[in-house]
Amino acid sequence: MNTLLDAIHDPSDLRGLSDQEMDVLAEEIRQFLLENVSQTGGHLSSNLGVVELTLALHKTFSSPKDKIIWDVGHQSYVHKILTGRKDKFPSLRKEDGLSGFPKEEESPHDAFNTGHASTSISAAYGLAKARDLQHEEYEVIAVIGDGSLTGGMAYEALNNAGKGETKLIVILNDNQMSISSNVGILPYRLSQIRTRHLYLETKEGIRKGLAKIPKIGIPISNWIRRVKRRMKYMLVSGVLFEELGFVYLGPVDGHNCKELQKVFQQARNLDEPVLIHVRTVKGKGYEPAEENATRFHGVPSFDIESGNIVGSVFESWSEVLGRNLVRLARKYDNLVAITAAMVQNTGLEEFSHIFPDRVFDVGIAEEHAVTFAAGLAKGGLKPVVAIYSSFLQRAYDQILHDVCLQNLPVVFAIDRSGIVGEDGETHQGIYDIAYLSHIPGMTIMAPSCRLEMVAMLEYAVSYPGPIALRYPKGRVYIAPSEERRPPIVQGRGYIYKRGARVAILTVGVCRSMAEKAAKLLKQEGISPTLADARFIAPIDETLLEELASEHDLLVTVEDHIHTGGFGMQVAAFLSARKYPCEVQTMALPDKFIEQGTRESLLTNYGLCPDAIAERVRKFLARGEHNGGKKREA
Ligand SMILES: Cc1ncc(C[n+]2csc(CCOP(=O)(O)OP(=O)(O)O)c2C)c(N)n1
Ligand SMILES: CC(=O)[C@@H](O)[C@H](O)COP(=O)(O)O
Ligand SMILES: [Mg+2]
Repeated sequence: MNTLLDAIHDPSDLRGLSDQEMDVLAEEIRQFLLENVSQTGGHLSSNLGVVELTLALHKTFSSPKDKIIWDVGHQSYVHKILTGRKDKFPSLRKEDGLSGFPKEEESPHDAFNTGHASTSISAAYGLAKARDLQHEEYEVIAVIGDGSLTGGMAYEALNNAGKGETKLIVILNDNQMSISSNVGILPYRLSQIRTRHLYLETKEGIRKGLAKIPKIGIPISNWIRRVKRRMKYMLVSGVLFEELGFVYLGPVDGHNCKELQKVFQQARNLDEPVLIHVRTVKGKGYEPAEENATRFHGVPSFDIESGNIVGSVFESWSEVLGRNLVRLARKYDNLVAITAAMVQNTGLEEFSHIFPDRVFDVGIAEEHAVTFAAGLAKGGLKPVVAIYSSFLQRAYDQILHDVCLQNLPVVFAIDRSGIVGEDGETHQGIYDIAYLSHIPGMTIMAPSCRLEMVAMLEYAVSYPGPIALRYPKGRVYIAPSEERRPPIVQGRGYIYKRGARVAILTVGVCRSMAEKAAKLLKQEGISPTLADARFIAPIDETLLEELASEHDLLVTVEDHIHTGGFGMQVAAFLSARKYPCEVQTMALPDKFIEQGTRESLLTNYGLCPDAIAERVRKFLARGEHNGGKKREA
């Protein structure tokens, strides 16, 4: 059966549709989203919530001439469906497939690439300014969620853009949710206003009240009390934005396509910055997602009927962090945890139930999270800041200036380090060694397995200065033989298998790759020495000297880009010492790494047992060995 959606290949195909047809199309799109995302996985609930909003946007404005910027971009699936990409949905978030975020390389309708939160208003203001300075004519629209509006950048942009000279439309998609419930005073205030009617009525009420005072002689105190109460409603809604220089329109029912089009048209007719407050329901139209929008925020494949996740359940690195923090919090009264809007994803949910007063969700505010942690540490607490590697990029200065410069004992639990996979370029955690290891006083560790993670966490919470643990996304690695390991000693790695001629020194989870490579090589009579760096900073100079003096080749392996990585630092250290040992670094190439599964991307980029074994074979086949003797200076 032909559907309305079959006939949509471009936003202009919406033009002739009646209001009723738009409503039918909205339901077809929801069905399409469900059928596809249940197979591929992806960001479901945010997209179900913006179906009518996106339809109304594309019916009112003329993309790609008019520019729509999606904050974070995880809610851009409907936009992709309407802009000629629906046939690509079976490849969503797969290698060479459709991206889960806006990508100008994919379509001219994607006006600005996003992935990290709270950037849309700044980017839109920039585009709008560029338009005006070049005397061009088009609309610029930023669509930002209430969660993303908890990020400082959004306020910096509102403050800058609200001067009135530059036309810009901001659509605030208020669903009272970030990944989980939204936090902070502004989302709470927004929630207090339900309808536009109330807002207008309140304004009018105050005007009438003012007019009446002298006549009816209401005691002034009563009147002030009433006005104050009413003012609260005004502050709740538009006044904040109006004070910032935006015309405020709303709140509008975000599931009423006709109403949305009306208000979008109103905004279009204005000639100054406008903010439209749209109320939506995250997960709209699919019961399991409406009931648990958090679980369906970013979801793997699932069964539509039951809402159950397909595939095996496993213990993740994040869960190991969370479980052990609960244990350590019982031991240390001053231990507290901080998250930037990722309570569940960073493994802190259980902690938040057991110690609700000792966990702080600060919203999507990584910079604030770090300086807030610095303050907590200064005040005598032991903060553990759990943030993804790619989002921590934002807080570089706060780490350097507020934490490290004062040598404060803050623990950074850097989740999603290395390749994250399906989220692609914007989310890969492959720069953290480079942006952290040169900061004086910063200690960085990388656990190679669950046992090491637990030991390192224990070490970190009693360490007297700034310290970070980097660990990846997904299933925690449980070492097959839980052999006795040496205790954690500051800045020291260790050799766990002694061999000859070649040494392999690994960072974190790359250890298991080296162990597998060694098994392959053993069948060929090659026995490399294996060492676990444990610490990325400070670098273990004693271990490096030992490895370099006893081997012809030292191979380093890390799931991080090459430049600024561990291997580069090892090579720099040894090059000054003139050992006859060659250093080869195995790391990710210095480029933005695309989406795909973690496993296949690591393999494609040569971080796998086969590639390590091949490196060793090739070197030995060259036959140029120096016998490990120190070169004369
Ligand atoms: C800097 C940054 N921190 C954290 C995230 C992870 N993240 C992605 S979406 C999201 C919640 C966004 O909430 P909102 O903007 O309200 O959109 P909704 O999903 O509710 O539509 C978070 C925390 C991110 N993408 N970028
Ligand atoms: C859009 C976004 O930034 C998050 O939803 C992110 O995709 C979460 O990643 P994980 O699924 O690895 O927790
Ligand atoms: Mg939201």
